[in-house]
Amino acid sequence: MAKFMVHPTNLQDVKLLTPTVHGDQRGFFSESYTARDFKEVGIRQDFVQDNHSYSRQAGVLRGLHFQTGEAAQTKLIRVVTGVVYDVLVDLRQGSPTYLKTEGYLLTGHNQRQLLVPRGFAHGFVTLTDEVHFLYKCDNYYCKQAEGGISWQTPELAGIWPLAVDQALLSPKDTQLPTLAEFRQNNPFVYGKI
Ligand SMILES: Cc1cn([C@H]2C[C@H](O)[C@@H](COP(=O)(O)OP(=O)(O)O[C@H]3O[C@H](C)C(=O)[C@H](O)[C@H]3O)O2)c(=O)[nH]c1=O
Repeated sequence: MAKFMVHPTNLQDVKLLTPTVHGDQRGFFSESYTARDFKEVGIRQDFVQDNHSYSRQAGVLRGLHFQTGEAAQTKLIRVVTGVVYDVLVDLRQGSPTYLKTEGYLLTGHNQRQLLVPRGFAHGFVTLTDEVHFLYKCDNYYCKQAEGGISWQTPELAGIWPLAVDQALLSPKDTQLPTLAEFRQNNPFVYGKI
């Protein structure tokens, strides 16, 4: 039995997949991660940190964030409860999808998992209350290497669901620069992402 359904994406190296879910009258069982099977679909990272964020209401918007330089992180994301719209920007100079963006609907029901490679800005907005958002990282948190761009950067105009008009952000995220401002202030860091 195929272990995954693999879905196409328009961003180089970004993977979107649905693991097999074994449903029965009690509910379901799913192997949400196995190194062996994920390697077979090209997800070969050794993950070293699991993260869990909880957002209590719809309209919570986190990001867009990334860690720079040697601290860059690959993230393997899934939503356990609730619905999010997850947005990526390819910041990897030289990538065929450099500066391209795409959004993905991840929900506790569709069980979809999203692999975000190093060098992408990542953010999401919750579309329901009570969202539990879990993700694996292949590098540790490094506050000093944190970077970010504003969810309202012009390159993301039109990508967010229309319902997102009253986003709830952390104070930090309200201060994030646009993509152009970030590139201007971090010419080298930007290139090395
Ligand atoms: C990311 C992180 C944060 N923290 C601490 C730092 C703060 O005291 C607190 C909340 O951090 P922050 O407001 O940055 O959390 P999010 O806004 O959910 O950040 C995440 O949101 C976007 C969507 C991402 O892709 C990143 O993984 C991450 O930046 O947790 C840690 O202790 N370890 C960590 O790995």
